[in-house]
Order: sequence, then structure tokens, then C-alpha cells
Amino acid sequence: MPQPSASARSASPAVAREAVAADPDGRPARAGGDTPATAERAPEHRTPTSRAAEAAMPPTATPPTGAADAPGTPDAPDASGASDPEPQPGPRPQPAPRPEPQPHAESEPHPGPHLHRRPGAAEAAGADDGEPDRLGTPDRLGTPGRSGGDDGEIDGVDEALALVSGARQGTHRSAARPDSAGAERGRHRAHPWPAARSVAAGAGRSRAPRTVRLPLAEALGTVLAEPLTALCDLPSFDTSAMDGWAVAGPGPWRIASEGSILAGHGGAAPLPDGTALRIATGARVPLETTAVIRSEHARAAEGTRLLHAERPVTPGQDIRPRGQECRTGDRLLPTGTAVTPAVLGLAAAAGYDTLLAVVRPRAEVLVLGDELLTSGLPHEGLIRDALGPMIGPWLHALGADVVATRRIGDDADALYRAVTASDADLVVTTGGTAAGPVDHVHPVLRRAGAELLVDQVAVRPGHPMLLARLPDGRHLVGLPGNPLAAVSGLLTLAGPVLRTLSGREPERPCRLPVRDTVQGHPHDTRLVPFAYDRGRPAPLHYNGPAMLRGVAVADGLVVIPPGGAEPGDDVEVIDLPWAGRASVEGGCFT
Ligand SMILES: Nc1nc2c(c(=O)[nH]1)N[C@H]1C(S)=C(S)[C@@H](COP(=O)(O)OP(=O)(O)OC[C@H]3O[C@@H](n4cnc5c(N)ncnc54)[C@H](O)[C@@H]3O)O[C@H]1N2
Ligand code: MOO
Repeated sequence: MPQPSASARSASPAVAREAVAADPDGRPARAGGDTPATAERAPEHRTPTSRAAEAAMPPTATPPTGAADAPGTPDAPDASGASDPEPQPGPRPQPAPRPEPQPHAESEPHPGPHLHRRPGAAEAAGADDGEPDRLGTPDRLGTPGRSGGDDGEIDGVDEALALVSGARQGTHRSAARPDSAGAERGRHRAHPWPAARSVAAGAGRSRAPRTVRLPLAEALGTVLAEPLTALCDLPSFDTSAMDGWAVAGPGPWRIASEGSILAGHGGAAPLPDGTALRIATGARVPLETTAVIRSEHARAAEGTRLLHAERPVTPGQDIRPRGQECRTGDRLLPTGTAVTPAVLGLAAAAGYDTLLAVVRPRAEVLVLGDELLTSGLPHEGLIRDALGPMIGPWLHALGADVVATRRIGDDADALYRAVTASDADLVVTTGGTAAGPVDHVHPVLRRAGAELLVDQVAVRPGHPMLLARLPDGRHLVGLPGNPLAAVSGLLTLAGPVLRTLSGREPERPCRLPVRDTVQGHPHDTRLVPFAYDRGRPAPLHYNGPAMLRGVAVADGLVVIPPGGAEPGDDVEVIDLPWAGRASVEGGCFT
């Protein structure tokens, strides 16, 4: 696919801004230089050496081992329009032929010295991300030659990916770590995406769920640890469904003088044949009642105290018979049902004061990275921690009680102490999963004697994600630091672990016809944010590994198998916990 022309790109203010905001080597420019007075810095542990090495990186040099962004990677321009929060005035670029970032945009970096960035590559790829619309448009990308803009000599996507993978393991990683053989094995140890999810679900099942009896008021968000069995008939007596008249036998009826039967009153005497008695909605219907006639369908003849029906009366009308909804002992809900507000209501109606619930698994979040700020604007290579504010609430939505979110910096000893001292059922780390000089997750897990259940997943973004079992049986999910890659890890590993840890069955896959073409990765599954468009998942832009702009407006992520998907192809969808398909017309219900 041809690149958008330079003139088309320069028409976009966002892209124009990016052109001046980027270093010649594609790294984000420093934002002004001054640290805002309010900026609060995460604990500083980084060595001056690593910072100096970063600062010294020449425009075309191989990045330091473990650096997240290589010069000229297609991911670099996501700092352009994607990070610009302002609405862009002026004419919008036409969205139709706009290419999505190439699959290998998620497999960065391109570490070989022969893969130098060409001037202008960042701007070219930046045009991909300048699409301001919420819904994506059909994306056709990765055609041979497209990658040439960023990849120098690389002509086709497959070749580029093969070369990047090989180079990463054979050259880049081996430079970072002495165990280059292990790095070489990396590709083979990656779990296919569906297998990784199964392993994660199985890991959650390996611990017997703890149960607790909770008052209804405290049970919201838990999962039933036993079936909800009706403790009474519902309704528990024959009930009037309307305000009106209880009548016995054929009319007209003599109006009884006893007044009215109200909801909450005890049993009235049997109703004699030929009589009518005022009755309220929800009141017990007297024995021998034939029907209830709504007030507006009956007329009391003046002076005679006789009641006439203005419509035909059928026996049983407007009476809810005892046990209509359930009988005592009926199973209303199975074990494993999520306790929603509606479940609380049903449980109360069926006679429950407390529920036996699975204790929500406890999760602790450990945010790694010395480059992270907890407030203020990015400056001098420091960036805002996007994961600290996001992961805890996301885990809560996935069923965990988050006991803490702690910032660990790039300190291996601090990480070791935090991992081994945590009493959470699930420890979730962010960043540090790859092979850079300060990527401490693997070494710390080795030191802690953890067993790696999943070590890399064949998914983009997020392939360095991991799942480990600690010696005491607790689990750890290592999320990659790139924010959308972290989301991918949440949905691939943390979600299934928490689902089964909290006593629920693994989610049944839902498949829906995708609206647009989505380019596949040659070998790996892709997870792409989407929004529902009349029941069909429409892939969104801003889906690069470091971007959250797409997923922030998404209903879920589509699972694109290697090879891609065409419009109408059924693809698996994972709904975001707060944007379920249940609210969407045409969605599927599992
Ligand atoms: N030699 C290799 N390098 C990399 C590989 C690889 O396979 N071999 N994979 C790349 C991919 S893909 C990803 S994703 C990242 C994952 O790296 P880490 O998990 O080690 O994460 P970091 O290096 O710590 O950070 C990556 C990136 O994300 C930014 N980050 C980290 N934490 C946060 C946060 N809390 N909020 C916002 N942004 C965050 C960080 O600054 C980096 O830019 O590794 C590639 N490298
Ligand atoms: O680029 Mo990575 O795939 O973000 O995980």
C-alpha cells in the first residue's frame, strides 16, 4: 500500500506538530524542559549510565539492549497525533485508504544495524495514526513494500518479521543476556494464544476457592459458592396483580362491606360466591376467589352495592398463583454465578439473608520502571505511569480485590522482596518482562524459585507476557510495559486466572462477524480494540502497543488469527468488563 504523500501528511496539523516534535532519530522530543512544580517522580533507581547511553544513542545506531523503541520503528510515530489530546482543526485526512500500523509495528524493535531509520519514516507512519474518528475504517496494510518506508532494505512484511524475530533473539537478546541459547529457545516456548488462555484458566483452578458467608449487602461482585435454591414458593401466596376487585363466581357481585384487602395483610376469610371485595396489588387473594377485576374495568352501580364487569372475566385473571415463579427447593442459579444487583434481588425474594460466596481473589500490582512519573507532564525522557492507575481498577473489574498498587522502580531486590512478601493470590507486575538491562522479572522469578507456566505468548501486542506459579502456590502475571501490550496480558492471562480463581467457569468464546478487513500477523494472534457498530465489531485505530487511545473508546478486543480477517469473517471477541456485549443489539450472549 502506498504511503500517504508528504503533502497529504503536512495538511494534518497533528502530523505537522509531530514533524517538529520528534527528534531526528524518532524519539519523542523533550516537552519544554521544565518540570512542572507539581510533578512527582517515581522512586529513582536508574543508573546514570543507562540514561547516558539512551541520550547518546545516535540517530541510526542500534538502540541499547532492551530499549523499548528502536529508531525508526513503525511504533515511534504513535507519539504524534496519538498522544495529542487536542481536537484537530482544519480538514481531516480522508480515512478510507488509511493503513493501520503494520503487524510488525508491534514486533519492534528492529535491532539490526542494517535496519536504519530513514528520515521521514516517523512522519509517514504517524499519518497512520492521525485518524480522529472513533470507528476504524477498512484497513489493508502490510502489503509488500509498505514496510520499506521504515525498514530500509526489508521488502515484505513476512520477511521483515522473520528477520526481526531472528535478529531479536540471535543478536539483540544475546547481547543483553549471557544465555543466548535460552533466548534462541524463546520463540519455541511462546504459547499459542488460545493455549495460553487455557493454561491461565487452569492455573486459577489449581487452588480450591475459599468461601465465606456474607450478608446480602456485602455480597455484590462475588460469585456464588453454592447453588441458589429457592427457600420458599414465589409468590408465596396467590397474589393480586392489580388494584381492583376480588370476585367469586359469576357477576354481578354484591360488594362486601368489609373494606379492602391490602398488601401485607394476613389471610382474609374465603370469599362467598357472588361477592366482590376491594383488593390492592400484592395483597393475598382470599380463598374461593375466581378472578381479580381491575378498578378501571368494573363499575359499582349506585345505590345497589352491586359490581358490574365492563369486560368479560376469565377465571384466574390478574391473579399470580402461588409458586408461579418457583417452588421451594427449585434451583434458581448455579454455583459460579456472578452476584449482580439482580442476583441480590432474587436471593432476597427467595428468602436469603446471606449468601455463601467465593472470596474474591486478592491481587497486588507492582509497577516497574524508573522512567515513570505519577503526576505532571512527561519531561526529559520521563513519562507518566499509565498502568498504575489502570491495572488495579481493571483487575477489580475482572473480579479481584486489589490490596495495593506499588511502584518498585527498576530495583531487582525491591521486586524480589515485593514478590516474595506479597500475600496476594495474584501478583501482577507491569514492565520488565523483556530482556533489557533493567528487565528484572525473569531473573527475580528464577531467584524466587517460581515455575513459569507461560513464558511469552504468540500474540501481538504483548508477546513477552508471562504467568508463573510461586513456590507457595500463588500466581504472578507479568504484563509487558507497553500499555496496550499490558491490556493484552490482562485479557489473555490475568482475566482467565481471576475468573477461575473466583470460582467461575472459563468464559465461553463469542464469535461475531467483523466489520472490516484486519491485517493478520504472519505467525501470531493479534488483539485489536474494536467498537460495536450495529452489532458488528469494527476495529479501531490507535491500536499500537504503546497506545491506549483506541482501547479507551473500545467495547472489546477482536482476536485476529494469523493471516487476518476479512469483512464478515467470524472472529472471537473479548468484551471489556464494563462494555459488555449484552448492552449491544445484535451481540451474542454466552
Ligand atoms: N530484546 C527485546 N526487546 C524487546 C522485546 C523482545 O522481545 N526482545 N519485546 C518488545 C515488546 S513487544 C515489548 S511489549 C516490550 C516489553 O518490555 P517490558 O515488559 O520489559 O517493558 P519495559 O521495557 O519496562 O517497558 C516497555 C515500554 O513501556 C513503557 N512503560 C513501562 N511501564 C509503563 C507504565 N507503567 N506506563 C506507561 N508506559 C510504561 C516503557 O517506558 C517502555 O516504553 O519490550 C520490547 N523490547
Ligand atoms: O510490542 Mo509488544 O508486542 O507491545 O508486546
